[in-house]
Amino acid sequence: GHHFIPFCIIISPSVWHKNYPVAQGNRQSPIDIVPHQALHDPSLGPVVLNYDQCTSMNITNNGHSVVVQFDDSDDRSVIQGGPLDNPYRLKQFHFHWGEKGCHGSEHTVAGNSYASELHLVHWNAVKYKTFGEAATAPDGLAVLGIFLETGDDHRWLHVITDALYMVKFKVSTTVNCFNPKCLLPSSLHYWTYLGSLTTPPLHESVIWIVLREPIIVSEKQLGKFRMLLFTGEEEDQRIRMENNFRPPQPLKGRKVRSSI
Ligand SMILES: O=C1NC(=O)[C@@H](c2ccccc2)S1
Ligand SMILES: [Zn+2]
Repeated sequence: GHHFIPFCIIISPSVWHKNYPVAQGNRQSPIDIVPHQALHDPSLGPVVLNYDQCTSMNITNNGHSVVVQFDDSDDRSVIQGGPLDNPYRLKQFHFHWGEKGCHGSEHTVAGNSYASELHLVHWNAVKYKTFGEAATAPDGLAVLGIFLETGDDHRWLHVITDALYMVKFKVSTTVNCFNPKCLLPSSLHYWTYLGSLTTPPLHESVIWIVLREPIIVSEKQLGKFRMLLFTGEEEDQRIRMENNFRPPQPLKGRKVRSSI
């Protein structure tokens, strides 16, 4: 009879080290951030986000998350300052979430996780020619992490969550001028540490900047992420996209600095 080989085989984080030994490396992400053990570093200036021009292109369900991609052919959308020595170009943002309210973020704060975590992924185009090259360099990427907590509706997240039905399966659709500045909390106080990609290939190439203040989104808005599928339309199995987060990894002596 028909034996469909599922296109979508979900590999659990606990076995990633078999194909990616760096999974057990010395600067893996995410981590549990313990605020009172973080080192306040007065030399850490504010993080500056220049996202003022509209460079968003499309929204894609890539089988792991939902990603909004940006035109990174020039420096129109960059992050700089804080722990960064150069401006880093915005490449994409995406989310991680769970199957129910209290779990879903990748970083945790004093052992507590949030419902979801937004990652704005940037790369060092001053030192490297492509994102791919930067993704393998120790100072190649800068990811801004923002926690999502459930409460009232987030008035701007609607632009994303109302488009999710169009990318239920692994597909892509255009998104007009979306400025991710509207997804920032009021305070840009942050923790920063040296870490890695949180999905394979887990390269140890990320300067992490995690904002302390979460943004508030409604359970209804979060629920729309959970109706996305890991699987494509052509597959007969329908596997809901949820719990696409890696659990915290050992600190291995790293110092977390805080701007606070
Ligand atoms: O912060 C991260 N979240 C992810 O899903 C990882 C990733 C991997 C490749 C490209 C962009 C991001 S790194
Ligand atoms: Zn991520």
